[in-house]
Amino acid sequence: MPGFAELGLSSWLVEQCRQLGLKQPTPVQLGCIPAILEGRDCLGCAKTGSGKTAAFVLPILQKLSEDPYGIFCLVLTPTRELAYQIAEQFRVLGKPLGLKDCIIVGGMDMVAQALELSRKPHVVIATPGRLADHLRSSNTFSIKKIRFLVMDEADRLLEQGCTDFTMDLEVILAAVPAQRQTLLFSATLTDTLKELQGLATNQPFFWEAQAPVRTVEQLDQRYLLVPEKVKDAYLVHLIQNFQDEHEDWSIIIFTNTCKTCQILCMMLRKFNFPTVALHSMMKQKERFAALAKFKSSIYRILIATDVASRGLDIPAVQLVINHNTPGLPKIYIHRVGRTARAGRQGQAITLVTQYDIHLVHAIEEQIKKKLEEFSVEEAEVLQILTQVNVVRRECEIKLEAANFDEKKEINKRKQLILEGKDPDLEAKRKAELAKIKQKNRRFKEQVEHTLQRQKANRAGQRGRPPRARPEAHSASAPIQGPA
Ligand SMILES: Nc1ncnc2c1ncn2[C@@H]1O[C@H](COP(=O)(O)OP(=O)(O)OP(=O)(O)O)[C@@H](O)[C@H]1O
Repeated sequence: MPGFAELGLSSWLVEQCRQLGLKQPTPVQLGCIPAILEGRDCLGCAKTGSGKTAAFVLPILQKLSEDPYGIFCLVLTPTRELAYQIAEQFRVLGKPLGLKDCIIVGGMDMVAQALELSRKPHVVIATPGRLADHLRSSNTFSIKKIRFLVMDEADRLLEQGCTDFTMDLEVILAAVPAQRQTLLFSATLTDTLKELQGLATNQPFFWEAQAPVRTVEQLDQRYLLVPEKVKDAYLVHLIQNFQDEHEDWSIIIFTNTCKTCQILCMMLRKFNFPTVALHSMMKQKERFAALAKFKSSIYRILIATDVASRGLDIPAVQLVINHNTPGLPKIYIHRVGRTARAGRQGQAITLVTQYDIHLVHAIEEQIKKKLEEFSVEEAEVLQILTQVNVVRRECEIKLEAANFDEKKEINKRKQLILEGKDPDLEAKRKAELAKIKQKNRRFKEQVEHTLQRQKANRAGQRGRPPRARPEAHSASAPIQGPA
């Protein structure tokens, strides 16, 4: 099997890999590094924890060492924590170069960031919102001459989820040169391939790991069917058992909202589980501190929203619990990918209520694997049920007293003002966008319905004896396009 040197990397980089314990390239590195070194655009799709970051960091560092200048490379990523993690890989692998990097993410001081940008760092690692803000408001730096544009978790950057990056990406893409190398990576690229191909047009090289299952083999994937009302008792039971059975243990629990995340964190602490929360309602400094404490095993449980579902590389995590069944298989793939990374073993348990069974089927269909049932002693869960419910209610009351919902609304408005946007106008814009989306959806349904009717009509006509005089027009209703 070829080593890093055979991929065309310089000896100093091979030595850096060796020092970091990277002995052999992983398949995604084997596939992508030579193509990137050749100067081609690259779309890399490989399972979670398979070393995609080094697959782009290594060839970029090599090219940078041949022609060093700033700003040489721009990396875009959907979350702030991920930006710091990628920067660290650049720093560690690029140490002999004296690499200067700069992290541009929301929630941090904008003036200090502007100053750093003006000092021409070699690599800028950014979340789209904050970088676009800098581009809109400052002319003290330029990304017009970058050689590399990387979009990590590229499908997430392009999708219009709860954080919509579209407008910010437009600003950024207008500011980068057309002549550049574009590198797009994710464990779930394939769904957005068409949109992504438009970004990578320079002899694009598409690399996808061929595997019958889309999650890693070392991951034991289970589901636990629980009635909605007793979910938390099951959660406490699962954690207690895991703690009893393992000496060194580390768990990530995913929840669907910031509020549930906060309440569950308070609740688990009442049961003396060393828990920290990570969600977007926390101040950025608190987010970093929480992650640092979890990474250093001061806290054994990280309870998080999907802000932590992509990219985070914390090797010690042995168990992922989905407190809610993810609505999209893609989210499931990224969440459970926080364990069983780089060849290690791991387990994922998804709590499934009676309302979520169809979601599990969708997940199984996507990952091409059946989840197995996780069995628990129900009698043991029943013993703690009342206590758990009482504690949860206490935590809810405490959180309500702290005006969590109001704070959330105020935070949102503050954030918009900081971004130079008018909160009321933004609300209006969002409502209009939702209307357009709904109209488009209705239009699509109408088209599909009409096509189906036409198909049925044609099939019916084929079965009937020929008419004396064929109809001159279709019987279907005319389609009206969306406004
Ligand atoms: N060649 C290698 N040999 C051994 N370990 C490696 C190698 N390359 C990367 N790793 C390690 O594998 C782990 C996962 O890598 P990385 O975070 O890049 O995964 P990823 O594919 O980007 O995952 P995700 O899709 O979750 O973002 C890291 O701890 C990294 O140091």
